[in-house]
Amino acid sequence: EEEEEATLRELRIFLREICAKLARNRTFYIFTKPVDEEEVPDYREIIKEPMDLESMMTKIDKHEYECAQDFLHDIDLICTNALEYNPDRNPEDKVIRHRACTLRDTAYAYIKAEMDTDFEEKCRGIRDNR
Ligand SMILES: CC(=O)c1csc(NC(=O)C2C[NH2+]C2)n1
Repeated sequence: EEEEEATLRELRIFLREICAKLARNRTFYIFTKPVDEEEVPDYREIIKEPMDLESMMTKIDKHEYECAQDFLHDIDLICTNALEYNPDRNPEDKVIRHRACTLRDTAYAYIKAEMDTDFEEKCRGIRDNR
């Protein structure tokens, strides 16, 4: 109903700010846009469900997140994709894995610090009853 729509509007505003803040951090630059197939031709042979921060911003605007947990699920996907595509001991892979883990931990920390648990519970109720 209308109160639920007001709650989801507030969630979208909150998630946009979190997403923008992550995308502004140069450490996470590699995760801000979809991997270019021309530059990395084998990427989509290995990673079946690509995800990135720009795509997440679009999902927010298309009302595809109904609670912070759903948003964090896509953050986790960005992270696990990077760990899977960059498994080797060489320094380049290690740096990308470290950045992926830092993205995940930073996103969880921002949401824990800035999101009211009652608000998230209300959002979960809306999601679970739809
Ligand atoms: C987004 C992402 O995880 C990504 C983009 S390029 C890349 N890895 C490399 O280009 C090489 C380092 N070993 C392969 N990882």
